[in-house]
Amino acid sequence: ATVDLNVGAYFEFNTTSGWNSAGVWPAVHLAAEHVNQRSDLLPGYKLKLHRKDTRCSDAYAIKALIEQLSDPLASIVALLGPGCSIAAEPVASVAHFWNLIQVSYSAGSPRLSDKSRYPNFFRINADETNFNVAIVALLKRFNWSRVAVVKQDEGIFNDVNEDLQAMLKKEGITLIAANSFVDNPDNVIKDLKEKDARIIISLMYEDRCRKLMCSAYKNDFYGPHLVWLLRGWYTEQWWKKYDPDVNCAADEIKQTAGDYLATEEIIFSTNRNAKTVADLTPNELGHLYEARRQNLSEQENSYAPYGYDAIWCLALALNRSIAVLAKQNFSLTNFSYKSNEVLDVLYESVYNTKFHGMSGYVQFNKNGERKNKMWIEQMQGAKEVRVGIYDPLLRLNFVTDGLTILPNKSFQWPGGKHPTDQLIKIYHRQRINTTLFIVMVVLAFVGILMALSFLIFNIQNRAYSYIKMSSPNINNIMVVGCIMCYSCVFLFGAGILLESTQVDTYSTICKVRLWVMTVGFTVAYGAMFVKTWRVYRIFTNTQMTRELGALRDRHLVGILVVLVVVDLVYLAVWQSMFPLTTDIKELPGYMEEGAIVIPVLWVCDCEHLTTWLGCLHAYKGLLLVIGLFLAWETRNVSFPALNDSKQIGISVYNVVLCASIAAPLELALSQQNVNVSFALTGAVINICTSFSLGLLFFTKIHAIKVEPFTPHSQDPYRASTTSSSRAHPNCPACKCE
Ligand SMILES: NCCCC(=O)O
Repeated sequence: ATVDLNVGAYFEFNTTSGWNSAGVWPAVHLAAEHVNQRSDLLPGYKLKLHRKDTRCSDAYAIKALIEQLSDPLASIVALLGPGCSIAAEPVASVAHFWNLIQVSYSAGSPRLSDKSRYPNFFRINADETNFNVAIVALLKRFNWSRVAVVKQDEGIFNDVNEDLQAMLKKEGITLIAANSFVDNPDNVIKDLKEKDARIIISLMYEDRCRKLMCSAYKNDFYGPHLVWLLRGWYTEQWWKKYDPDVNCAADEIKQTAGDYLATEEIIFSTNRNAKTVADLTPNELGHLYEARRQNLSEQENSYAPYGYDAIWCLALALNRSIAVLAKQNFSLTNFSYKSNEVLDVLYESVYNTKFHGMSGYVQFNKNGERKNKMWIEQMQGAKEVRVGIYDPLLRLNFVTDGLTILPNKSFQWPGGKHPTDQLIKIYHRQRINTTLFIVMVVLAFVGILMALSFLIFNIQNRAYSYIKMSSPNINNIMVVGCIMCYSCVFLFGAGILLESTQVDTYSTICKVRLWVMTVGFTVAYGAMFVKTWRVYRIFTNTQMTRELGALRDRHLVGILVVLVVVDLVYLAVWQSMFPLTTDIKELPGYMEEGAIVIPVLWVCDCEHLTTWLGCLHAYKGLLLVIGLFLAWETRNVSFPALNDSKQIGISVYNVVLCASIAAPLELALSQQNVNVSFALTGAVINICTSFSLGLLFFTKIHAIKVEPFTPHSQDPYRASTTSSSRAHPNCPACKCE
């Protein structure tokens, strides 16, 4: 006859939420059978399992324990399970009061490692914080430094979360959100969405995960840019399990979870053909488990090997205790809830038990648990694929980061690239279209060549009366001003043409451009202005005109110098106080291949730019208005001694027209589109300058061609005649110098 060694075996069968360990039962059943078949083990004894369903509930677990403790017919010597932490914790916190050893096969709550609260608790599995190191290794592997955590508000996950947060902090990984929920994850999802979380670590049982994914689906929070890191111990195809509380189809949940990553302990030994303590290989045990599972009509559970080994652990420890107890004149039959002689021996025995089991080599650490390697899995297509292994020992020994990708396996991501932890911003510096730049600069260059030929023409033909009478020196100054304006076309485009342009170089271009354009405009327009003024002076016989006397070329040059000096002083004060620098402006972005492309514009800027530029424009505008007035007043003047006054007048209209169209358009467009802005600026400078120069000089070239030399007798100086209806006493003022 044999004595029954009654073991309280706790499982989670009828669970509505939490962990369901029903599939471990066939493995435990099988292990007890194998133990009892062995004549060299527990001689005179037989393991007898008393199965209880804790439903993954603390209340049901305590109820089960009380029922077993109060059964007078079957005194329990040890406890197996529960598998769910919610049930295991209350049992472990009181089991020691009845001198009971407890070995769990899957309860992962970190707090169960606390020997002061749970002194007799052992587990074949690792505590859940072990996944944290694997998760951190994954985050670092993918350069994810901005993550969110969502957890179920439950002791086990609160502890894991605390450990995880400390680890993230240590590794410099930013936690952008840490949310928990009891039943309804809608607010959590909204928060994640608001914070644009992309890498989300989920700490929860699978029923809550289905709810979370359903809520994410309903809130449109899914897509290839998101990566969820889930527990790997969920049941196979967990998204398919029907749940009346979840208002989503399985496909919707799966779609939302996307290509999720998962970490799972290596529960089934990878050394499948080595003999175990049961004298069978893990492979053979796997087949036997499968047959028993089907026989008992239970669902599959990946923790089955831990269940199998948990029974062997208890059996081997009880077996070892027999001899030790015998030395103290005790036997296992002396076990009692009230005295601890047997417990002390049994505790030591369990603690020192080592064997090759279905899950690999079983040996406890000081906390009475194991540290195992982990699978790194990824959802690829329709199934979870084991992509790599995480070995905490490799990391502890600083060999590698602990993460090894399996041969012929790889992570797979949409588009071939792993998602990023935040929206990637691609700054795209707006550059001028090269063809546009070349066209504009070539036109400006042609303009400069034209201006130089006019200059040469003017100098070479200075002896001709026709040229003499047009104030050639002032015209030459105007040509120089025009060349300066032409060169600004290059300066406007050069800084924005090349990608390689440095900020400092661009700032220098800004300054040079400001000086050249301002002075160039003053010189070119100023020359027209002073000539128009002289015509106005001559042909308006006012008291002031009479008092001031005649305006000779040197007076005009003097006025021009004053205008330029005013510019130079203004620019010098402005630039010494607030020098122009490069301002990098971001324009509204657009999405492209999952990234946001932000067009970036380089603009010349300084403090109070609007004020300084506004004053300069106001001053130039005033000159333009006066010029316009003078040109209009002298529109009917036609006098040989001032033979280009008409062309100068038209040029003034032309400059006024161009400036008043271009200036506001340029102001509006310069901060939006470099090509349009450059095209406008370049075209205005090229057209306006060429028109004025052409108008002035082509008439002269034509006149000299038609009438190369004006006889002295017909010299208008001497003739002092005018084709206009009026005669002017100031006419001598027209004398050329
Ligand atoms: N390792 C599965 C987790 C079950 C639990 O600890 O509740």
